[in-house]
Amino acid sequence: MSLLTLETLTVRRGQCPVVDGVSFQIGKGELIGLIGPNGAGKTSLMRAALGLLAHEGRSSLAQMRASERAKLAAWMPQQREIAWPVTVETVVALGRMPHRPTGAKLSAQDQAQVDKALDRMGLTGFRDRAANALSGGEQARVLIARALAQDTPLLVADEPIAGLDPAAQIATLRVFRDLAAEGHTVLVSLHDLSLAARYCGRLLMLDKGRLVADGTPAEVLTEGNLATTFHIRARVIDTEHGALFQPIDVLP
Ligand SMILES: Nc1ncnc2c1ncn2[C@@H]1O[C@H](COP(=O)(O)OP(=O)(O)OP(=O)(O)O)[C@@H](O)[C@H]1O
Repeated sequence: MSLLTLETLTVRRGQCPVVDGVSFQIGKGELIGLIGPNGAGKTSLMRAALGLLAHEGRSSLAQMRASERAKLAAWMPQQREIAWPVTVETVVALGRMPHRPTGAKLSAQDQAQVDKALDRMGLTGFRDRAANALSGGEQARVLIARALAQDTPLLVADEPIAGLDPAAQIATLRVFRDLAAEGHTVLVSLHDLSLAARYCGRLLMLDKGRLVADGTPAEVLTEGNLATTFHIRARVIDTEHGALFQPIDVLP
């Protein structure tokens, strides 16, 4: 069953296509990394796929009513500053809004999902802290927890591990991998190609708005693709801990 189908999705900024005729399908239980250099169109692609940005072509999610879409897909945008002086638990509980009538109190099931999300992101001890008084990395984890609490079949996250320390980056990707093993699907944009190679079962590589590779990390992170798209010389080394990605040089 497809959770998201894109057919020749195109986003224009002025006359220029920043997402250019992208088609793919996403099924259940996948952890998919969306990779590409700065400006490749990753954010634009995700926002258009969710119906948050005007586009041509078709996205199965963009066609849905917002209230229905919120039960199917959670979105974690790149901007992650929490401005409101409310508790961490209150922010995470916002993830339950699509599941309950306006103004209704949290049900026991809602509370269980909030608790599980806090636990998964290592935030149980932060539950009563003011969210706006946390560090940038802590706020990012709170917003990931809010998306987890939404408990949707699909989670779309734009650079969720940017600004996290190495332990929190790995812990977050493990949470995403566990979600995929439980049958959820996670589409996540990443700049860390090493972590992308280790944790994602599938990578989508964007270059100047076009989908230039779609496959396993070994199929996508080839010398040729890395040179053409990222303009780097790099090696992917197989180790007992999984694939390690080592950039070596910038190509002229
Ligand atoms: N509001 C905007 N107006 C005009 N052009 C825009 C706008 N937002 C993005 N763009 C352009 O669209 C292109 C794709 O941007 P996008 O943010 O989707 O890339 P990205 O792959 O997510 O980049 P990064 O890795 O730097 O976050 C870029 O060339 C960018 O300059």
